[in-house]
Amino acid sequence: MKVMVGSKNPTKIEAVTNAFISCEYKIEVQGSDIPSFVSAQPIGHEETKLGAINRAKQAVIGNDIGIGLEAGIVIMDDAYYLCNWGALVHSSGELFVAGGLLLPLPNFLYEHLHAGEELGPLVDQFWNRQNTKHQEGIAGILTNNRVKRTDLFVQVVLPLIGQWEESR
Ligand SMILES: O=P(O)(O)OP(=O)(O)OP(=O)(O)OC[C@H]1O[C@@H](n2cnc3c(O)ncnc32)[C@H](O)[C@@H]1O
Ligand SMILES: [Mg+2]
Repeated sequence: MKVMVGSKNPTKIEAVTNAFISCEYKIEVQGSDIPSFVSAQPIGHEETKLGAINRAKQAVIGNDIGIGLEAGIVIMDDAYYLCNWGALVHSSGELFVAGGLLLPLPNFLYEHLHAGEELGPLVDQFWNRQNTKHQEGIAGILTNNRVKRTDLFVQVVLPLIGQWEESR
C-alpha cells in the first residue's frame, strides 16, 4: 500500500509510518511538500482542519492513501492553545478527519501569536533552539517530552486509520 504524507516534516512522516506499522500494514510511506492552501500559521480549528484536508486530497493522487497533518493555534478563555488536525483520503475518494492534542501555550507567547507571528520560529527564539518543529516540538518542550510532536501525530493518524477500516 502506497501512503503519501503531504509534508516533508520528519515528525509527520515518522508518525504516519509508526501508526500504520502498529496496525500491522505493509506500507511504503513517502512525504512530499504539498501546499495546505491555508496560512503558514493556521488559526482556529476550521482553518487547521482545512489545511489537513487540502494536503490529504493532493497527497492521494497516484497513491492508495493520502494523509494531511496540520498544526494550528486556537484561542480559548483568552489563551492560545496548540491544536492538531489530520485527514486521510483513500483512492476511492473517501475522506476521514480527526483532531489531536490541545495544549495551552505559555502566556508570554500571547502577544506574539496575536500579532500574527508563526509558532515555529517563536519556539526556536524563546527556547534558544533550532528547528524544533522537526524535533520534539512545542508539545515535547511543554510536556517534559511525555508527548513529542511525532507521538501526538500518531494519536491523530490512528483514529484516521480506524475510521477508514470501519467504513470498509
Ligand atoms: O512542513 P510542514 O508540513 O508545513 O510542517 P510544519 O512544521 O510547518 O507544521 P504545520 O504547518 O502543521 O504547523 C503550522 C505552524 O505551527 C508551528 N508549529 C506547530 N506545531 C509546532 C511544534 O510542536 N513546535 C514548533 N512549531 C510548531 C509550525 O512551525 C508552523 O509555523
Ligand atoms: Mg507548515
